[in-house]
Amino acid sequence: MLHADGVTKRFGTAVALDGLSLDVAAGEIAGLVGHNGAGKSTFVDVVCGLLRPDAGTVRVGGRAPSAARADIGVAPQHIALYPSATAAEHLALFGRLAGLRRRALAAAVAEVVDALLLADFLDRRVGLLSGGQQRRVQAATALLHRPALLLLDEPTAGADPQTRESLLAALRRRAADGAAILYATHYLHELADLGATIAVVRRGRIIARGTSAQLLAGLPSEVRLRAEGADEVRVRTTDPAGALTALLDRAPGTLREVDIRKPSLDDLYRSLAG
Ligand SMILES: Nc1ncnc2c1ncn2[C@@H]1O[C@H](COP(=O)(O)OP(=O)(O)OP(=O)(O)O)[C@@H](O)[C@H]1O
Repeated sequence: MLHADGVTKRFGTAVALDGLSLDVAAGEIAGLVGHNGAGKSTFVDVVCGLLRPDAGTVRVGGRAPSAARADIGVAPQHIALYPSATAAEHLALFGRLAGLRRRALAAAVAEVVDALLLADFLDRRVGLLSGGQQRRVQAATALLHRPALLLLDEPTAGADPQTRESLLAALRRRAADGAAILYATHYLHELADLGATIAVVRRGRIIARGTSAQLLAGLPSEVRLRAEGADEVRVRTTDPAGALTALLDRAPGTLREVDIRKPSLDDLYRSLAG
């Protein structure tokens, strides 16, 4: 659904994207992770057509972003709503801009109001809503017209657990219905919750891409063992069973605690993104 090939974007002498290539299939949730300034937001802006790349190509369902606007839903990193309009007015406006009318518009609005728990503040001006409530409205405007490609740039920054859970659940449903989702975040546990594939960006390039299982394979686990009368032993190893057996053989006294910590997405991030 999304195909990006060799995308380069410079701001003056700063290179924000340096030949970034990435594919996201229909039905896939791809997590875009990387340090501050790695290029995630710039890439999202290029894919939705807000920025024009200096080199490389982006295709959304085979078309240039400018020709695929109706197929794209975007929730930018910074809140981009009209403070003096209500949440309901935003949904009506965004729905109409996407070509929805009457019953189709009402059904689409009802769905996102329900999915993102907007009912309690639908008629309040967005400028008076809390940051988390504004994020929910923004995500709703992205989801409303059931786009084939969803671009979400840190949509849960500062969100409470209920907001986060409702958004993640809505995204899982959309992916199950066939949407391709690009999800930029620093919250790696959300990507695990979403069953997302991972793309790690560093200095404007993808440096690792795959399922979390693929990317975690080969990273060491940590084996920890504590026996009576001895100091705790910690070993980092790609063969935790073998290491544990060897440690148990050598353990001097009664065993008190044994723990194997498998590698996490945080370990992956630390090993790659530094
Ligand atoms: N409009 C701009 N003008 C100049 N430089 C820019 C502009 N937008 C982004 N940059 C630079 O491009 C690089 C990539 O920024 P970008 O916002 O894409 O990173 P990011 O990965 O989204 O970071 P974060 O995690 O902090 O949101 C940074 O060095 C940033 O300073």
